[in-house]
Amino acid sequence: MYFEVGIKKLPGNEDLSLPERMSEGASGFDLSAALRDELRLEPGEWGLVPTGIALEMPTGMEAQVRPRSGLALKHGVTLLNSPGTIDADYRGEISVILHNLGKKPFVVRRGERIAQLVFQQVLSVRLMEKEKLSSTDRGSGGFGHTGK
Ligand SMILES: O=c1ccn([C@H]2C[C@H](O)[C@@H](COP(=O)(O)OP(=O)(O)OP(=O)(O)O)O2)c(=O)[nH]1
Repeated sequence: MYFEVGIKKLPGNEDLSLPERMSEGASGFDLSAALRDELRLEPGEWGLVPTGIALEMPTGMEAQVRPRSGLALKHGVTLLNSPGTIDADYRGEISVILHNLGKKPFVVRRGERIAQLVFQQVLSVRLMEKEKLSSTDRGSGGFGHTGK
């Protein structure tokens, strides 16, 4: 079963390919950098990288921007706010905050695959304020409460 999601290449990005799944079973659609000039990220530095696309998702869906494991392993490059949340009603350009956690400068070039987009269902929730919450075995124990 497929959900339809509208996608628009933003002006000046006709040369870039649309986000693509690199295999039949891949969860993520790879996003390309739509930078005019290359962007150099020094160790520890982060920067906003545009992708040249905007989406039209149906209500009840979100997209997450997630890091690519190859960039993380080879270069220590990840997303600062991973996973970034793309709301169903957002019509602006999808951008990603690349973070260089590596020891060497990392240069991002136009067209380079820098992150991936994963679509998710979002539950409709109405928050109900209560005086007392139901009791459970765990209660308020957390953050390592059950041991190592
Ligand atoms: O990595 C990201 C994260 C967000 N966005 C876009 C889509 C999203 O729908 C919008 C707002 O994101 P978010 O809710 O995370 O940002 P905020 O800091 O809470 O800002 P806002 O007040 O605009 O919601 O920005 C991106 O393009 N990339």
